[in-house]
Amino acid sequence: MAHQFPALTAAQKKELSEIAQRIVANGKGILAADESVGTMGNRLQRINVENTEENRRQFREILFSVDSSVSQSIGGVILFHETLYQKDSQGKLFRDVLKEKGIVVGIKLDQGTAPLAGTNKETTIQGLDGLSQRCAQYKKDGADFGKWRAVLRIDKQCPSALAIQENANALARYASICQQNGLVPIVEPEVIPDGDHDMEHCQYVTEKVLATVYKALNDHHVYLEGTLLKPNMVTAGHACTKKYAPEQVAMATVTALHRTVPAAVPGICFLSGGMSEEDATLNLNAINLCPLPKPWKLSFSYGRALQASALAAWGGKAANKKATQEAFMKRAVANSQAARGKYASTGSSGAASTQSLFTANYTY
Ligand SMILES: O=P(O)(O)OC[C@@]1(O)O[C@H](CO)[C@@H](O)[C@@H]1O
Repeated sequence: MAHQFPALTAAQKKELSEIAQRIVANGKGILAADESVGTMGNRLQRINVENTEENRRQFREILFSVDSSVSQSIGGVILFHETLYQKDSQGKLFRDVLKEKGIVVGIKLDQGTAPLAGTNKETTIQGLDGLSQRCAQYKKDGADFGKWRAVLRIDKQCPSALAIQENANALARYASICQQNGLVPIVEPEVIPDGDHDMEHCQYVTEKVLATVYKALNDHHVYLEGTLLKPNMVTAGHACTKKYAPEQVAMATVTALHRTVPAAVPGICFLSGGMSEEDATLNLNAINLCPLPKPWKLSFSYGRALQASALAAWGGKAANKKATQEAFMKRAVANSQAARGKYASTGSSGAASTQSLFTANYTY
């Protein structure tokens, strides 16, 4: 049935679906370089580098100035507000450095969590006030997609029906506003890995969360072909004593997605959520080899799992630029292979790539 009050014109829909498809074409994924100033501070502290604007700029310049063949693996980069307006040492805006490589520029739009009173320390996400104006400005300034991360926790009476509903509604409202302004919304309802729950419980919760998110997106008239989903993989809690193989994670993850995510969604780009770089790649590869129907592109939107070895190789020293870029490129290529189910681990990964990147009670 045709809608009496269409939310988007045919031209707007075409633009949105083309942007979404470009980002995940041919095994490409997303580099999530949108760490807020505080989150970047935690990353820099680990390598004993001071959290100054210049140090953040320098690390990002090294990543973004990598050889342009990176665009065969990375289709989009998510930036934090500060980075969108920063320049490389030659005075070129980072957004132009990326665009010249054929990479789509994205922007983090949520403004952090706020407590939901009367719950077991659950949260909602802020940033809806003035969002339309911010989106319009970012579109003018070169962004073509946005990101909004909602956090759901598994614990006693968590996630509550209230937290699931409230976060789904905020995600849908954000997605609708993005699309009105020509930005493809990345919808990120993250069920975080804190806790000792098993994988089966994570699957149950992930299905409930995703089903609620897609009902809300439909209620808000969001055009699914012009969206991307950024979910957690279905894994056991970090403190669970039972360990699961990548094939088990893959089966649980694709089952949950198959039950809840419409086939109209062009791509699903997983977050890495504190997995080691190597685990994030192996799990993505197994997901793409999973023998269930997979009507969407299954790719990555990793922050930590694309940058941990690069950060370690850099150590704040300009002289380490080459090693930093090699480390980043290695993960980008590996994840792009995994997004096509073609990753074969050599078993010779460096120590940094097999180290867990989990931080308890991770705030962003
Ligand atoms: O879980 P990861 O792959 O490290 O990061 C996922 C992510 O959504 O969370 C981070 C904090 O907001 C963002 O930088 C990033 O986009």
